[in-house]
Amino acid sequence: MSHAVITLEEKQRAYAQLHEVKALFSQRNWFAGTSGNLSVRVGDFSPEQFQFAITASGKDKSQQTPEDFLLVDQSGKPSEPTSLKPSAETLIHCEIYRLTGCGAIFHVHTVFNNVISEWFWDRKSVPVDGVELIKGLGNWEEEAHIDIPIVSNFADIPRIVPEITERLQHDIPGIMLRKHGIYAWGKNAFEAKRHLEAFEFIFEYVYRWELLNRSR
Ligand SMILES: CSC[C@@H](O)[C@@H](O)C(=O)COP(=O)(O)O
Ligand SMILES: [Zn+2]
Repeated sequence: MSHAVITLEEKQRAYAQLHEVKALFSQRNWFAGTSGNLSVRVGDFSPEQFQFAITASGKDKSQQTPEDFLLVDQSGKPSEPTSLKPSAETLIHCEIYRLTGCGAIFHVHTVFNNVISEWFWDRKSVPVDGVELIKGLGNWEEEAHIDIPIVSNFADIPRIVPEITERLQHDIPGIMLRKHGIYAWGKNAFEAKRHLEAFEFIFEYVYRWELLNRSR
């Protein structure tokens, strides 16, 4: 399948958005030890054909360089000549785009999301009740209850994908990987960032609340 043409302007816009989010998240220490990856979709979308800009694999994401991003297609292959290697987790981005048609996906490893994912692993989801920041996930119900899904983590990334296909919830813009991190998405970079920040607030809240209650 040939790739749809992405204009230089579209590509530069996507790279500029990734650059900005990457610099901001790195100030928050959200890219420890080269972890994390970010992507923004470009051009037209159908579940069978799309392209996105994604962070190159294994880079120190606290550094901003001219070689930070590349364009890939729906199968995760570079869609233009490049010496850069796409994120090792590109296939997870491909599957989330295919299932949701979203515009941006951000993935970070934090101590809070790692601890919480293990804490609730026996029920395979994190229950959250009535926390105001649930509204940051786009759910404006009074005293909303949500369950944030957690899937298995494997070193072999293609093994993770079927569980994402099975467990992704269309009303919850994120999914956790056990003792690994969170993937959050949105219709654009602004919304994906808001969702990720809301999730991380919720994880810290759940962590502190559980600790408080256990020590009583
Ligand atoms: C160095 S730990 C993190 C990696 O194993 C991976 O989980 C990750 O998030 C970053 O991989 P990358 O290939 O740079 O996108
Ligand atoms: Zn990761």
